[in-house]
Amino acid sequence: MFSIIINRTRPSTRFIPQTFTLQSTPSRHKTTSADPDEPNTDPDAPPKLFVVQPRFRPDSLLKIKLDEALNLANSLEEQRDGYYSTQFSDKDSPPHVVVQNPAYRITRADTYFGPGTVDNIKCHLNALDSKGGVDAVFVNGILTGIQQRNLERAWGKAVLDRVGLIIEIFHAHAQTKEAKLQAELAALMYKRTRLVRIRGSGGRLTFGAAGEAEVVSAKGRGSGGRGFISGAGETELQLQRRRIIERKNQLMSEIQEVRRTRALQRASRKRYGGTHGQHMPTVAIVGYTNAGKSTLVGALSDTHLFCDNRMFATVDTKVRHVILPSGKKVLLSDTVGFISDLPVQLVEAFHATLEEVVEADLLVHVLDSSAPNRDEQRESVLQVLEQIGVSNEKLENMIEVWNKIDLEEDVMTVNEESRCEMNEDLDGWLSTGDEVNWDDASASFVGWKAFEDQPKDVSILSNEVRSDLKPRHEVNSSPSPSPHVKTSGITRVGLQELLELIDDKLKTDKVVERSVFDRKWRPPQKQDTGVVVG
Ligand SMILES: Nc1nc2c(ncn2[C@@H]2O[C@H](COP(=O)(O)OP(=O)(O)OP(=O)(O)O)[C@@H](O)[C@H]2O)c(=O)[nH]1
Ligand SMILES: [Mg+2]
Repeated sequence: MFSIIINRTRPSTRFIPQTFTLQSTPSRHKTTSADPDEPNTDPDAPPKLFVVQPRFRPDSLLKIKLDEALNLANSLEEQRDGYYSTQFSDKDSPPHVVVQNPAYRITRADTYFGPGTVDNIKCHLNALDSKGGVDAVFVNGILTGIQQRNLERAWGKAVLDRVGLIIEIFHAHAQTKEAKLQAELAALMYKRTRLVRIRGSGGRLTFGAAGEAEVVSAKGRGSGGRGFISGAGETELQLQRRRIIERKNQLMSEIQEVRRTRALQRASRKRYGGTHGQHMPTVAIVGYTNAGKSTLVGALSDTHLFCDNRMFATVDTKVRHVILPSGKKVLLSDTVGFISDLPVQLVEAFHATLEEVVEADLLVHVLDSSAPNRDEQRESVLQVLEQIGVSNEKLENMIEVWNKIDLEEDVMTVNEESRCEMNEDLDGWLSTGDEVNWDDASASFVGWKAFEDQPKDVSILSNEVRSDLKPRHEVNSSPSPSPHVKTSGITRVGLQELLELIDDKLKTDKVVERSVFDRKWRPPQKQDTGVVVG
């Protein structure tokens, strides 16, 4: 999708950013080596990213954000013949730098970061160039098209923001036709927001450093379907837009077909899989990426599902049969994981996949109990569930599972830790209604660069940063809900309990809404007004 491996011998399957064409990196490296300084000439090697992490406070939160960013950067890798070339655990941490967070100041419209930070990052990139260089810079924030283009120019590298990288990972990990179509659609919608006019050679307004007007497609240059010849008088911007719309329409109709087939399969699974004339209930396993959903579904159903420490290891839905303690047969559906700031383009494009969740009779929310930001992860998942249209009734009925219980050793959540740090550092100068005294604040946070020139007006801070600054009683106000059951997909602790709980939930009479496709599938019958599960 992006031109981060454009100079390689095999044609790239990635999007070409319209604003930047990557210069050849001298002496590429062979990537099977885990050494980041080793030369890499393999055209299929995963791209090497330099991670730029804006600073967060407290330090515990920064560590979480940085870990996630490094994990995301290492997760971008395409499978070859069904395998990744590198074991995730063998991968080194990508090169990275923590910089001032523009959200704590007024974000610059042109370059996102201030000029000092931009130069600082350029110095890091120059230093890395002497060791073989990197393919692209990953900024763990959300950039506008203009900011992305200006940063690419300043650093001489392709730039990916959080949304762009997550979309790239989905695209790289997609295995089925459905997932590939949806990932391409998401990338296309993202690309549409990045169309930026720049002055090319000869001073004319154009796209791309070389002035090329490319068709945007995950299948590579010039594969964007019909409409290659631009209409008379059509500007390059219009041409780009037209090609995107054409490809989008084509993808949408293919996805619509997939969606229809999926709905029919779902209906038939339910109708014919059950016992005593009842339909077979579906239980969707949802949760933050890497929470252990696939491992848990595999363990519950005694089948193998691909599990990996890479983020978004699963981007397709897999369904498995399970027999509950009561003897009832149910379908467990393992699906794509969520993340904070999940790109809206992905949520829209993956509508067909996410419909499995909306249509499920029961939801099981799997949380990584060892994650220090467990509460934040819970919130992110609930937000996405609401966004995709899961009913309140289903949310209330949802089972919350704390997984990876084998790893839980007095984990202090970030909320607890930040409370402690904030209580220590903010005591005395931050209370309800008080104005923040930034001079005192910076004095309290010795060595905290991001605090050196904070704005005096808290209202200009982003929501995320403002919530960081909540007075103590507000930070304490939302105690962590307790789980319904604690499990480990590895040691199999809690699995029986979880199955019993699912059994119980499905026994209670619930009217389950049927999909449009269900209604179309057969002539209307009396029971179509509502189906009793259990
Ligand atoms: N220690 C421990 N590790 C686990 C457990 N469950 C999963 N893991 C590990 O956590 C990593 C992620 O597991 P997955 O099952 O792929 O997680 P997922 O939620 O399906 O992730 P995505 O598909 O990327 O959303 C893998 O390396 C698993 O081996 C558990 O209960 N305990
Ligand atoms: Mg998975």
